Amino acid sequence: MHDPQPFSRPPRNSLRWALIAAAVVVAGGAFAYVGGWLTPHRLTAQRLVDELQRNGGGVHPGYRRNHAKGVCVAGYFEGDGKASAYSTASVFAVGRTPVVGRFAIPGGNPYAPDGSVPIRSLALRFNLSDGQQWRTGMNSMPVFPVATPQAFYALQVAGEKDPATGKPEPARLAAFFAAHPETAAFRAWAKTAKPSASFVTESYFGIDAFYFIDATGQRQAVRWRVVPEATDAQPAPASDDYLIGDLRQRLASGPQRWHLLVTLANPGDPTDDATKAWPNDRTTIDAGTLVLTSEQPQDSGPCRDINYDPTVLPAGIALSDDPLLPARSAAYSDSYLRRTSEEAHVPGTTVPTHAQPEASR
Ligand code: HEM
Repeated sequence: MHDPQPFSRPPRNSLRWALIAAAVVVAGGAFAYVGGWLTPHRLTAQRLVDELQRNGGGVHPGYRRNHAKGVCVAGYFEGDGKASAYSTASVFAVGRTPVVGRFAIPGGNPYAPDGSVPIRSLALRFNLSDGQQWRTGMNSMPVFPVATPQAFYALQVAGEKDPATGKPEPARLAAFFAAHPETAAFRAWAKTAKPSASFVTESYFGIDAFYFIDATGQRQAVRWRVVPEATDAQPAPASDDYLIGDLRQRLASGPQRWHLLVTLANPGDPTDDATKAWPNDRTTIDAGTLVLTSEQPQDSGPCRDINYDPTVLPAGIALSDDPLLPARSAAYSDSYLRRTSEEAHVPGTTVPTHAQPEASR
């Protein structure tokens, strides 16, 4: 008699294949979503960096896609112990922490005149004695123009240069500002800001909020800045390249110093909006002194291969809910991958790996 068994039993092989196929479809869908193929208009790190690249005049191989023109610096941070009550990070204890930093001007063009923008930047990587790191990128203005990555992207689009004039279209920028009243504090700052003659006479602001975490686990919202000891700000010269020469000259006469000031938020002060400064009466701690002792070209110096991702933090410092921070992390990573894959193009930088002596690899 005919055996009905094979037809009444669940078709095991078909089930297995269906499960495998489903897993492949789900994984493929996840890749497609993360890669932005299902949502071509979603803002991604790639789109942000493409736009910065476009505004910088296209690809300049080996250079950062923003803050492209810069110089490496090195030195140390001398903690004075005053911030240790708020953060367990060893960098705040009394003692020295080595630092590798980078001064720069914003924009994606590594050949831009130093006077093309009134903003200067300082990025720092602190190498803590316990092996942890603290990385921060700071700008010389106290507030950011916009609060979200989407608005930052829209600002870049509004600032695209008109090929006829080589400048952004004023009407387009005006329309952006009219639609983004949160830019008011930045615009008020920009109205009087002039390009400085020196990196050394500038204050640099972390702008985004973070949390300090103390030994009991308590969180305190903070913002930090570094304020220079140098007070001899001069009007900027007419030439295109003066910042690095000025830095070299000043360092030749001795180390340059800044104080790391940490402002403590009051309850209710916004931590998710980099366009809003906290009121001036907030408690501020002088956490120690940043001492920069040397500079090196960015093409070959120790800052070249550092990604100053502001989300790289030691225990004792934590991220806030500021939406710019994850967007910065993703965009810096994308820019880093682009530029480090192009380093062979940077003149004078790369010795082919096969030509290096064994010990130096
Ligand atoms: C969504 C907002 C932002 C985006 C998409 C963005 C994007 C970028 C990119 C792509 C780079 C080049 C990174 C590299 O190749 O290593 C860069 C550099 C830099 N950015 Fe931003 N940025 C944003 C917001 C900010 C803010 C709020 C600050 C200041 C607090 C800031 C300060 C800096 C500094 C100092 C550098 C230079 C770092 C260095 O010297 O390596 N950025 N930015």
